This record gives sequence, structure tokens and C-alpha cells, in this order.
Amino acid sequence: MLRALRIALVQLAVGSDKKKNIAEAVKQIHMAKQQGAQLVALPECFNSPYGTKYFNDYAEEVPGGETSLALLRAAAEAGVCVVGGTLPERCGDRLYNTCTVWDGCGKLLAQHRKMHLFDIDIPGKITFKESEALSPGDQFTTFDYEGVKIGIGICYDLRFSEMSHVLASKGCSMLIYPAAFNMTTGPKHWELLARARANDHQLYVALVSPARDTEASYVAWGHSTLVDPWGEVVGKLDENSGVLVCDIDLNKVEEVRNQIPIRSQRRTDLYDTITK
Ligand SMILES: NC(=O)CC(=O)C(=O)O
Repeated sequence: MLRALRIALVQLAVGSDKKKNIAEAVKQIHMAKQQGAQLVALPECFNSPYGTKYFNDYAEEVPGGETSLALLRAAAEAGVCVVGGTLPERCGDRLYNTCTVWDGCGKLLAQHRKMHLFDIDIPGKITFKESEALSPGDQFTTFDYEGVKIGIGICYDLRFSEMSHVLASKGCSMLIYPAAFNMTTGPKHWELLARARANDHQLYVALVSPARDTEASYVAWGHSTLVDPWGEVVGKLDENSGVLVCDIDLNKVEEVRNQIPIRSQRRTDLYDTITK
């Protein structure tokens, strides 16, 4: 079993030109491979600006659309696992915010539809209602890559500790969240939530954001981050486009879990935990 994994978190500059967004993602996948990455993760909504008014125009079928095709080819040509950020997925008359995962042969390993839609209202700061355009997913998503079980959540999913609990219960050593927090919630909650989820479940947590574009209608916080099973930040980008390349040490997951054995000390005789 693989005990170490080199991952690259790609903080892409995303604009309104879909083909350019996809081409940049493909370029970054190849560049990450040159830096030794075995797994490359892209941000939420990497082929489209993030906003309910854009989703219908940029939506594609999965796996048939041009974005899926580009990702599967890039994964196969580079021979890396690609966690393909998210794209607006069209399925019948519904749209979803969907992450696709491709193995190093270009096979679709997993598909996660954002489970918790981002509907918030902070007067004078930010109001966003993803449910105006999107439907929620209803499946937990994990996949195995080289003997490592990895769970996927998307952005707002990060706020729900029950969801990460279920993913951890399924045996995950790492959770990857393509995400795009904003200038209100990012500074307050981005790192806090990543560290909380990592510490709660003693696993690695990776958050992958688009780069900040102050001209966009939704301004992303950036700061793609990797946190280890101790809850410590291993690496973090600033707001600009860039790539964070880090080594995941899977021995650390076992080490922390053995040293602080909270997983076997839960008082489930006194409280319920959701594991369905
Ligand atoms: N954009 C999201 O889905 C979530 C977010 O920005 C937040 O929770 O804050």
C-alpha cells in the first residue's frame, strides 16, 4: 500500500471564457505532473464563473461533455489522478454542482454532486441562493486511489460535520473539497473549518479554491490549503493563481489515530452518530 502521496492543489484563475478555463486546467495538470504530483485537484466551478446566472449556460453532461473529455484525456496523458474541481452538470432538466474524479488511465472513478446547497443571506455582505438554479446531490462519495481512500465534498458541504463524519466512517484518510468561499466567509471560516474537520476525524483535508478576481460578480477568497491529521496547516496559497504541491504522509493518519484514540472512545451509548 502506498504510504505517501504527492498532491497538487491548483488555484486556477477562472474567467468567462470556458475553453480558456479548460485549457488552463489541462496545462496545470501537466505541469503538476512534472513536479511529481500523483493526484491533481482543481477548484470549484473551474470551467465557469461562479454564480447562479451562469450555471445553465456553462452546464454539460457528465461524462459526455467537453469538460469531462478534456479532464479524462489530461488524466490519461499525464498518468495522474485528477479530482476535477466542479462544473455545472446537466442531467435531464436538472443542474448540479458536480465533481468528477479520473484515474491515471482516464477512467471516471467517482462523481460527487454538491449535497448542501449554498443558500445564505448576510445583509449588506452577501446573499447567494444556489437552490435557485441547482438541485442537491444525495450520495456520499469516496474513491480509492493507490490504496488510499479519499472522500469528496464541495464547498458548503465543508460546514456539515455530520457529512465528514460519514466519510471518515467509510475509511477515508483524506477529504478533498473543491470550494469557493468569499470575502465575507473566507477570512472567518475557511481555515477554521478545514482544521476542524481534520482534527475531528484525524485525516488530511484539502481545500481548492479559484484564484481571487476582484472584477467577478462573486469574489473568491482563494487560499487553497492543506491541513494534516493534527489539524496543522501544511501549506496554503495566497489569493493569486498558483499551485500548492505537498506530500501526504499516510503514516501520520495512523499515528495520530493511535496516539489519540477518539475513534474508539465515542460514547455512542449516550449519543447517536449518523453513519448510514
Ligand atoms: N460557496 C459555498 O458553497 C460556500 C461558502 O462560500 C461558505 O460556506 O462560506
